Amino acid sequence: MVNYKDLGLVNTREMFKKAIAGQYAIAAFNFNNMEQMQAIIQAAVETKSPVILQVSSGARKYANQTLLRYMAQGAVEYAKELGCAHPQIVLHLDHGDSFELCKSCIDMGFSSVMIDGSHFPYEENIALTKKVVDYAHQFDVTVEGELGVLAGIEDDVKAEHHTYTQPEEVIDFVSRTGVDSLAISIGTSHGANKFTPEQCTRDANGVLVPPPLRFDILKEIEKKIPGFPIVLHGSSSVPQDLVAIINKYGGALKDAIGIPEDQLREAAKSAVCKINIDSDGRLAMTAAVREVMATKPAEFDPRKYLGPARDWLRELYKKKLINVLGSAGKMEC
Ligand SMILES: O=C(CO)COP(=O)(O)O
Ligand SMILES: O=C[C@H](O)COP(=O)(O)O
Ligand SMILES: [Zn+2]
Ligand SMILES: [Zn+2]
Repeated sequence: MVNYKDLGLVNTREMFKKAIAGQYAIAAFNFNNMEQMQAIIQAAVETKSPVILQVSSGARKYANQTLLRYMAQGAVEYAKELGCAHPQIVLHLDHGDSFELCKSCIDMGFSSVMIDGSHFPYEENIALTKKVVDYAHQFDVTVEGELGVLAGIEDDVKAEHHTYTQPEEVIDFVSRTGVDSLAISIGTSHGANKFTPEQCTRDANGVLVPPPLRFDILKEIEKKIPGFPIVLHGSSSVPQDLVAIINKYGGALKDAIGIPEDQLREAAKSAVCKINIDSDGRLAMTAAVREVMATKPAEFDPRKYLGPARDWLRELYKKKLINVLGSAGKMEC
């Protein structure tokens, strides 16, 4: 049994309180390996942004949860080495799907967990979420719950139908479960193909414009639970320059469309205080690796392509922290 406080990590409570008051959002970036972790911490320290390191169950399978936890512990020391004496770093379980998984993460030093019961009937979602909250709060670990189902790939399952969060359910859900934050569904979705071209319109330059997020639902939710921390999953913007580089060097990404950054900027100013981004990082790393492979075919040292991948990732994350999330300068190092 390890408590996150002994690892120098923090939970999300104070972070979210400040983010809502300051009208910005905290980035939650997924990591599965050392280069991703380094890029996240470099971007966070260089912009002085508090940050959430997210581990999915897929990441646990890929990299081993013990290694990931030690990497997060190392991330705190790494941030200090990079010049931030008091880093604010959360280690968060992304899309936990069972009490056992959440407990296992809490017991090994995670400071925050998500229990995603949104795919279960409402009362089952409440019961499961409350069970996780009751356990987590004994150790001051914060819990994210979810109401509403996102479209796209989630938890290795392709959800054919999405359901927007129903504002009339949120007071009951939040009060009966005791969750610390709530993930909602207002039109975002996971992956790099969030909308089909048929769902989009075209602007004057012929660029596809996806349907806007349902800010009306967000406002209704905010009215019901004022000041309560809201989370947006599926918030990659799918930068078209990265998609073009990938496809130029042999990739085959078709109809890759994300959430426009101006909408995320608007969301960050509301009670949305955690924005999840994974796919954009995957695109940045893939673009860098493809470019190196294509332009330097004699290269066979992994550091020569994973290094640039890490650099591209850091630059992408810095831009997001500064220009989209608005969290730059909010970590008092
Ligand atoms: O929500 C996410 C992780 O939980 C990531 O969303 P993206 O696929 O849009 O990056
Ligand atoms: O929500 C999904 C995240 O992008 C994590 O993806 P993953 O389950 O493939 O690790
Ligand atoms: Zn879900
Ligand atoms: Zn998600």
